[in-house]
Amino acid sequence: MPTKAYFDKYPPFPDDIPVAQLTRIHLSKLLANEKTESDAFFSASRKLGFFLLDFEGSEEGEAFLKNAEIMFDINKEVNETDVDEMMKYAYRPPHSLFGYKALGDLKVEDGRPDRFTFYTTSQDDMTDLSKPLSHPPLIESHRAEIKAYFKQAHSIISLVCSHLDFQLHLPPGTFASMQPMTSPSGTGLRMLRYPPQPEGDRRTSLLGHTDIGSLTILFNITGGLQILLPNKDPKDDAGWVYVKPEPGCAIVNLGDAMVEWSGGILRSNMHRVTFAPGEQGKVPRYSLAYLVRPFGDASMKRLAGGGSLIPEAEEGEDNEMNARDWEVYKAIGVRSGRVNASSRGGLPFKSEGEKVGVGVGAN
Ligand SMILES: O=C(O)CCC(=O)C(=O)O
Ligand SMILES: [Fe+2]
Repeated sequence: MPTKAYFDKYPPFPDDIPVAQLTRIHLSKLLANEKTESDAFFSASRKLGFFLLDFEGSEEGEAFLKNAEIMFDINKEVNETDVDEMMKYAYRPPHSLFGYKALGDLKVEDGRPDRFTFYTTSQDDMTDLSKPLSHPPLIESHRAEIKAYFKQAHSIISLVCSHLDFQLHLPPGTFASMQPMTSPSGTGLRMLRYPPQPEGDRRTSLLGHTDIGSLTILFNITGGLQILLPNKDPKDDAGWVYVKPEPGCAIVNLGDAMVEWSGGILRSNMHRVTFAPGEQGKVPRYSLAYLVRPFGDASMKRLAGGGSLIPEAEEGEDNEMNARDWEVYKAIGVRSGRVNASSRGGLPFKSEGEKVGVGVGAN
C-alpha cells in the first residue's frame, strides 16, 4: 500500500475484527539475498500463496511506493469519469481484459451483479511493445508514469522469481524467462473502484476467484479483500477473513500459472472483495493490481527436470496449451460457470532433492 500519508486520508481499519496472518517479507532483504527471508517467502508462497511485501527501507521500493500513489490519484479520476465517456473504452472479455469494466458487468456467486468498476492498461501498450490502444485523455497524459510503474513492478517480480528459482533448484532466470517485458503478454495494471455499499444491503463485490496469471502485486488502502483460509469451504462465510492493508506494503499473491509450472508445489489461493469493515465501509475503496501473465507463447508445462525439485509429470498430466490459449480457456470457463474456482497447489514437497509424485490441482 502507499505510504502513511495516503492511509491518513481514510478512516482507520478496525482493530477488533479477525484478520489473516500474512508473513511480512522485506524487499530490502530479498535484494540482499538473505537466506532466512528467502525461506520465509517460499514457505508463504506454498502454504498460503499470499504475503505482504514491505518496500520501506529500500530505495527501489520507496520509489515504487511514490509511483503507486500517483496511480491511486489516476485511479480515482478515471473511475469517476462519466460512464458514457468511459464506455468508449470498454473491455472485451474473454479475449481482452484491457479497458473499462462498468459496474455490474460480472456476477458474484449468487448470480447478482458485481459492485466495482475497473480500468486496465496493458503492459505491452504502455511500454511500446504493441501498437497503442485508445485511452481516455487522462490515461494518455500519464503514459510516462504508467510505463515507469510497469518497469518498477516488473523488476520486483523478477526479483521474486529469482528466489523461486533458487528455492526450487532451477537455473537462474527460469521463472523470469516465462514473463519477460520484451514478449507480448496479457500483463496489465488494473485500477479498481468499489463504491460504498448501502447499510443494510452489504455483500460481496468481486466474487471468489484465483488469479489466472503468475503473480499479482496488489495495493489497497482500505479493507475489503478477503482470503479463504486453507481447507475451508468457499460457501462457508466463516472461512473468509479480511486482509488488513499495511502502509508501505503490497499484498503479493501467486496465481494459477505458478501451480502449473511447479507441479502443485506453489499455491494459488482463493480471494474475493466484500464491503470494507467499520467506518471504512462508508467511503469508496480503490485498489491497484499489477497482474502478471506469462508471455503468450509460453509453455504451461511443469518446469521439471535438470535437477529441479519439481516432480516430473505423469503421462497425460502436463498442460499442453500455451499461455494465451490456456488463459482464454480458463476465462471462458469461469464466466460460463463451467469451472468453479478453488484454491490450488501447496502440495507436500521434499526439499532434500527427493521429489514427490503428486498431481496438479489437488487441494
Ligand atoms: O481489489 C482488490 O483488492 C482485489 C482485486 C483482485 O483480486 C483482482 O483484480 O484479481
Ligand atoms: Fe484477484
